[in-house]
Amino acid sequence: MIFTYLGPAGTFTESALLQVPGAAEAERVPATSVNNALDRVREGAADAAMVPIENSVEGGVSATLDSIATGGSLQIVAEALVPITFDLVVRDGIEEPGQIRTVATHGHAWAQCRSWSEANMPTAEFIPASSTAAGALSILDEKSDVDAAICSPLVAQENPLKVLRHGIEDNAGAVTRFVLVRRPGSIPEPTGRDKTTVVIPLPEDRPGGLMEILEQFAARGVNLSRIESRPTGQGLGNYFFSVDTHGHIGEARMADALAGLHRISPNLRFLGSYPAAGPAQIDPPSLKRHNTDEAFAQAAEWVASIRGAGS
Ligand SMILES: O=C(O)C(=O)C[C@]1(C(=O)O)C=C[C@@H](O)C=C1
Repeated sequence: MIFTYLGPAGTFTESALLQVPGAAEAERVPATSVNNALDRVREGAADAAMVPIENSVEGGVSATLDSIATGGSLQIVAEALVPITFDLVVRDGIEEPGQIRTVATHGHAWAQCRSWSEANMPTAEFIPASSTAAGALSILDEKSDVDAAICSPLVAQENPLKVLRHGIEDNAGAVTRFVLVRRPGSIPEPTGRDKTTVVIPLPEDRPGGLMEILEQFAARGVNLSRIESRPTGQGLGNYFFSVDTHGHIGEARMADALAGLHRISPNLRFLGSYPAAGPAQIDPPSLKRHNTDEAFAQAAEWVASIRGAGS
C-alpha cells in the first residue's frame, strides 16, 4: 500500500495520515500540492491520498473541494481530525517578531494567525507556501530571503529551526478535517456513525433550485454538516454544491435522498460513505420512525402489493 499526502514531511496532513491504521509502517510519498496528491491516486502511482478538506476557522480547502468535484472520479473512504496549533519559527539573528520582514506559510495557516501577526509583526510580508512545512524549510535555504515561517510544532521539532513563539493561532481549539481518498471501489461498511459526501451541480438557475436540493435531505431526515457552493469555472453564475451529510448510502433514507437528487441533478457525484471521525454529532436514535430502514421497506412493500393486486 502506497500513501501520498500534501507534503513535505511534517505537515498537518502527514499527522492526519499517521492516524490511519498501518500508515506509519507503509510507504508514504509526499506530494507538492493537493492536486498532485490526487493525480497520483488517479494515475495509480499511489493507492490513497490524505488531503485537507475543511478547517474550523478558515472553512473549506478550495483546492481539495474543486479537484475531487471535477477531476477524474475519486472516493473518500475515511476522515481524520487534527487539532491545529502554530509555532513561529525564525532564522538566526531574529530575536523579536517586530524584526521579521517576510514570513512564509500556507494561506490557511496565515489566515488562522492573522490577528496575532497584525499585532506582533505588522510590517511582515506574507510569502505563500505550498504547505506550512514547505514554508518552514525555506528558512533553511541560505539563498531564500524568508525570515520566518508559521508551521506545525512537529516540523519545528524535527528540523534545526528556532522557535520564537508557540501557539500563535487566533482561535485556540481549531481543528482541520482531512479525508483519505482512493480510486472508486467498495464502500466501507456502515457503522451507524457515518458521513456521506456528494457534489451537486445546480441544474439550472431558477428560483427555488437550491431549496429543491435541500428538500431531498430534509424530507428523509438527513442532517447536513457542511454545504459550500463552488464555481464550476464555466462562467459567472455556474456553481456546484459540495455537501457532507450524516448517514450512509446503505441506509434507506440516504439512498432515497440521493435517488431524489439524481432526478433533479443527473450529474450528481457520489464521493463516498465513510465512518465519521471523532465525537461527531451523529445521533441515530433521534431518527423519526418514518425515516428508518424499516419504514422505507414497509412502504415499498405496500406500494408493491397495490401494484401487484392491480396487474
Ligand atoms: O500546510 C500544512 O501543514 C497542511 O497540512 C495544510 C493545511 C490546510 O490546507 O489547511 C492544513 C492544516 C492547517 O489548517 C493549515 C494548512
